[in-house]
Amino acid sequence: MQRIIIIAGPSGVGKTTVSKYLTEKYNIPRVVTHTTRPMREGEVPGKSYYFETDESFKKLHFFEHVKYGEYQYGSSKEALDKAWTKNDLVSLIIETDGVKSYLEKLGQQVYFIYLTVSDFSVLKKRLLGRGDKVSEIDKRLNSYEFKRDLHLSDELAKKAHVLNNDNWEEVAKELDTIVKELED
Ligand SMILES: Nc1ncnc2c1ncn2[C@@H]1O[C@H](COP(=O)(O)OP(=O)(O)OP(=O)(O)O)[C@@H](O)[C@H]1O
Ligand SMILES: Nc1nc2c(ncn2[C@@H]2O[C@H](COP(=O)(O)O)[C@@H](O)[C@H]2O)c(=O)[nH]1
Repeated sequence: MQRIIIIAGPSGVGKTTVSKYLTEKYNIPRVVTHTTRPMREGEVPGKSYYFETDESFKKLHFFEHVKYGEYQYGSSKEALDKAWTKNDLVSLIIETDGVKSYLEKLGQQVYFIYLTVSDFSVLKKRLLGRGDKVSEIDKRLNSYEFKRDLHLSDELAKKAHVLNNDNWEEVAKELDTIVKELED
């Protein structure tokens, strides 16, 4: 069965780190999504995101799309199908409203991982350590979407596999178990 590991959680919690691990260790491709936000240092167009203008974003046909802070983000069924041509198991990083759309449309094909940390103050430190601009971090941490994604709604909590990413080595072990279960 074709399946999708959806990774959500607040900014800086480690979603991209998880997705990279799955790609590098298990050849699980990530579904590339579209955004109008500026590229960060180290990001690669077409790999990290498809970077769009407001005009080009409007012309795309999305499976789901959202506004997060001041920018637009969206994912397409075409990108999902493209990733599924590479592997029956793929990953996708989205915020929690997008998770609801995928759960409604793809049901049992979705394995939903929600990442969290015990102390939210580490998130700012991680974003600073990643090299994000301080002004961008402050905008992000004050956004409605960031605050919302610090916790799961009751509805999503029923569907989530919650991983605590205080310690990367422990998360990596949990991911190994999850992949084994999904690939069997
Ligand atoms: N367990 C961990 N301990 C310490 N640092 C970590 C851990 N996991 C990830 N990091 C680091 O934290 C930073 C943020 O991680 P990452 O980019 O994966 O977060 P994200 O959830 O994808 O954030 P965003 O939503 O803002 O893109 C990176 O520099 C990453 O290397
Ligand atoms: N619903 C969707 N959310 C998306 C998509 N692509 C990314 N995201 C989420 O947006 C925020 C901000 O991302 P960042 O790269 O600027 O830190 C984050 O929670 C992503 O998971 C998408 O296509 N749909």
